[in-house]
Amino acid sequence: MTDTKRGITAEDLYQICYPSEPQLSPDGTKAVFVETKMDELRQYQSHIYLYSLEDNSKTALTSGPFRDSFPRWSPDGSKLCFVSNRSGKAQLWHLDVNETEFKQITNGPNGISSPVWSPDGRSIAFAAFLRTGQTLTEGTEELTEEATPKSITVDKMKYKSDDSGFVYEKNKQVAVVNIETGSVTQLTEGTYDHAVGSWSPDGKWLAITANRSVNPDIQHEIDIYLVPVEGGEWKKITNSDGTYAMPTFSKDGKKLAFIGSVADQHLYATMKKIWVAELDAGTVQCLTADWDVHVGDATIGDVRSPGHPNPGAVWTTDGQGMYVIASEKGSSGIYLVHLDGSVTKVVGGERNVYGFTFDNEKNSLVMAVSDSLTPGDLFHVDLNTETEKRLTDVNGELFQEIRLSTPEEIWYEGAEGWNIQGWILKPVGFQEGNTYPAILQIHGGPHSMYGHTFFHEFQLLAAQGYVVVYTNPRGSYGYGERFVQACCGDYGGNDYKDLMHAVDYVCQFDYVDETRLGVAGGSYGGFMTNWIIGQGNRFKAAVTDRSICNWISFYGVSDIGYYFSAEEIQANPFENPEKMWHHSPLRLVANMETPLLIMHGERDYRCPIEQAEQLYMTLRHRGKAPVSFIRFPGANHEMSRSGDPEQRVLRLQYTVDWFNQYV
Ligand SMILES: CSCC[C@H](NC=O)C(=O)N[C@@H](C)C(=O)O
Repeated sequence: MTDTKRGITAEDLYQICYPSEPQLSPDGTKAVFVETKMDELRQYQSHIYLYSLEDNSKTALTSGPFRDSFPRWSPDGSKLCFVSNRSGKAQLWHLDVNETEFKQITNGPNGISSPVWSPDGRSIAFAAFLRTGQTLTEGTEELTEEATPKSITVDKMKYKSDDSGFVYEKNKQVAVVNIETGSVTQLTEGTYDHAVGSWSPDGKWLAITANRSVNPDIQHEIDIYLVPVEGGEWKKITNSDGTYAMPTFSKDGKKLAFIGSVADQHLYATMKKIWVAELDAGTVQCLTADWDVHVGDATIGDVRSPGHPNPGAVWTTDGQGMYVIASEKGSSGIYLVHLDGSVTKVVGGERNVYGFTFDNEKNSLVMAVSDSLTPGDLFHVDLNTETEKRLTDVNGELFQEIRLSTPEEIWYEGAEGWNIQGWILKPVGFQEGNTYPAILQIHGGPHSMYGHTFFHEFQLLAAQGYVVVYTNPRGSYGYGERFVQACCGDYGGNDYKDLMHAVDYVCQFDYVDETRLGVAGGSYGGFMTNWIIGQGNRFKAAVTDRSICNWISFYGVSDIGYYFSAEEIQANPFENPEKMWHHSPLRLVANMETPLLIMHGERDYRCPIEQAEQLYMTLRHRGKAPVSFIRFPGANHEMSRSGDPEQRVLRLQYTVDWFNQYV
């Protein structure tokens, strides 16, 4: 039979869409969710859809060239709120389920996010960025773009963020709006950032999170607070000993569950755990101290950015446990963690669960799921019959014409005999007896996890005739606390060896042409790509994206530089500059002879573009190997996942062209 399917192209990105943030109605008969896609102008749109589980129909509730998000049912299921930029900035909108008109509820100067309904359905809590002195009721005149100031005085260390740009004057505050009257009560203020958690069942308290330490520049702890909605004394629940998030009240209001980690040494290189506070007793206990698994979705793909709103810990109806997403060995699933610390897997499989929602009685759930061949779809699970049903196939039509490569899982021996997990994608159209060039792909973080999720870039390389190898070296999530911490202070040591052993492993296969190897990675993966080509000439070509080459300058220019390098490199420029330099690939430029494509976003505040500039200049000056430098104006660190669609496609095309030319 002739195969009429084709390999995926870079431009197929314009057609790929994905659902997120599923929300089941309290009675479990329908779900709303967000669907994100690109329009004819190659701009993102996201709309709210309603899926009826009674007649399996899917209806768009919103449309137009807007970004709609955060759909949330009122507690009785008769109303919906969502966040939309349809009036300019992201504001809260309200929709009565039996009507078609939406009503704008907030009119804050800089937009809002994260709405949470009060238990009586009369109010909604939300978060909003405000400059000092600004109020949430200033209205539309503030909606015009602020003029660029002639000068900016910087007087704190956390003054910029890759996500939000220059945050020198704005802080995230929590407020409550009455949906009938539109009156807004701001609950927090000051030069601290706050985030909304959940309402107490009696509607009197709001659980929020904030870093309200004396010096948030050097104290990174995030605490849980209870704020009385009608005013009064706050209650501090945690003890400024860690970073905690997403507090949720139990049904009886006596307990709070939240997710976080203690910050003795590690902010990044540690797994998140579940914590429970007994509010009357004033105790806080880690429920999952003995469960060596990361709570949260650590999977990294290239269709959407990580950090989509996720439900956190969802209490069971009997209050004896909670449901969470957790990540293990390349998969993320839904787990039930009981109050005694025991854990049951509720939804497993070789896939990436990136969102879930229950009905009120916890009889059923809807989850957002991706796997190696699917960018994302929604599934319904009936927990009583343990049956699962696919609700959407949002990319079905497109993928009908595309031949994808199915990854093969590998486990191989890394440095020190450690067992390392990875995957091999064979080229599309693979034929036994032929040999193929291979590309090693390295993920960023380094604390993230490759796994059973869709990766457009890998499929594109497979469609271009490459074997793609991607593995989880030490430092990755998914294999326990020791594993995730094992790269700290040793960047370019055993993490590098884990990756080189992967290359040795795949080169044993007859179909891999070991004289035609390429390497690519972004962020930490870009650091490692630079490091690898500084070790020798094993690879014919390399592509380094949003990379780091010099830890000494990274310390001062990255939004997280001064504390990220303290933890990850275990050094700083004034106490141990030799160690900072020792782990810097720039030190190895004299050894670099591999043709290198450098790509970087000009507005990347995580790994600023000066890193790419230093590498480019020194390599060009030395003149030993072809080097090309592509700058992406306006792009931040998330460009490859959620940046400008045309820049994302260009980035993929440059990558393929570079490998096609040099490997
Ligand atoms: C090594 S500097 C910061 C790197 C960054 N880590 C956290 O933000 C990173 O590697 N990010 C990954 C997730 C990426 O961009 O792919």
